[in-house]
Amino acid sequence: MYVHIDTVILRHLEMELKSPFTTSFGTMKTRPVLLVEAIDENGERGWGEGVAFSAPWYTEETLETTWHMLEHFLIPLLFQAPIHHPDELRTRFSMIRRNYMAKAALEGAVWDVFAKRHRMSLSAALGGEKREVEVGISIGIQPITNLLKRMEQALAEGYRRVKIKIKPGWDVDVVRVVRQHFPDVPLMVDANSAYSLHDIDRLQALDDYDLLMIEQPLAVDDIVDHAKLQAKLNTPICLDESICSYEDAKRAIELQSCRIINIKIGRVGGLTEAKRIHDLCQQHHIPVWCGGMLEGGVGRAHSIALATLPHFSLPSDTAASANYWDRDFIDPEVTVHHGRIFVSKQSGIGYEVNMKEVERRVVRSKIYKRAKG
Ligand SMILES: O=C(O)CCC(=O)c1ccccc1C(=O)O
Ligand SMILES: [Mg+2]
Repeated sequence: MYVHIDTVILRHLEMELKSPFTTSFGTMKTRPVLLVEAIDENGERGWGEGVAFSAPWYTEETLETTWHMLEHFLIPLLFQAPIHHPDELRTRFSMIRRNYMAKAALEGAVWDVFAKRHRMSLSAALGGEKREVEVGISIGIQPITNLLKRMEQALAEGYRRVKIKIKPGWDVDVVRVVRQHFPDVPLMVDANSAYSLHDIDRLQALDDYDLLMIEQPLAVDDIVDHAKLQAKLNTPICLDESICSYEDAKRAIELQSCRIINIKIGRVGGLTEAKRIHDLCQQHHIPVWCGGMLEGGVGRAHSIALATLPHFSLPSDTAASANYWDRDFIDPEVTVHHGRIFVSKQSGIGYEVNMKEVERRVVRSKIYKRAKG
């Protein structure tokens, strides 16, 4: 069975976050979403989500660059020929350098079409086995009393572990207070590249607080420095921004730059590459977990499906829709029970896109059609 995509519709949505999210880089109040709808010649519809932000702080991509790459390069490449399996897109898109979030957005929509055509859930199409996935919560930088209240609330809602964001000057003291209040909570920190090797004393001081891991302490291209740092830390380093491909993961494992890898579909260019990194980490006994990008419902659904692969062994950063939005644009919304999300058995991503909720947030849209002849 072949999938030939005829039509792609891009929509830029502006989503208001329930509460601002602050990282070492800055504060976000709204989140742009690039929603990708792909329709094949049988009228089957699939959905993908671009996860780039409006500014290039996390990686070099932005919503505007992903739209540009999709319009001028990736959609034309997709229209060129039908596919037998979505894994083929990795090779087809490889002539375009990097631009991983743009590739992942379109590839994700094709995976959804493919799974629906085969009457399979996306999880099953990927080779996933789990029927539920464990989730944690990521809490942004905020005044300490708010942070403690937010943690209390998240733990009462059942989240399995808490991640707090750190930056120089907002690290050891905060972790100490958090540990005093929550001595036994599975806890980790994420620096989003805010440190350098000069800060090694501060980072070593975190070893006293029984953290599950320190996520991305150093710069995105500091794979060698991360290895030097890991050799001097007891706490495992988890890489996020540094890992954009299978090759990056291979190098990080070889150099012992980390002991854990956070996999995000958008950051690595799609589900196929995410699976390859998962398999590599499994072979090397490197634990993996599914990261989050404050996604809307479609991106969240893809992450949930990915996290059903067998080697995802730590809680994902895919909290409930209600953690982010007053109303997500999928039905049903994603809910968390006792720290778990039950995986939909319906075909494709397993959630319906609610067009009314989409339309009220659309700021721009464009239809692309394959030329036939
Ligand atoms: O709840 C989520 O989606 C994860 C939040 C998070 O930590 C994050 C959000 C936006 C960009 C980067 C990161 C990160 O994991 O570094
Ligand atoms: Mg991170």
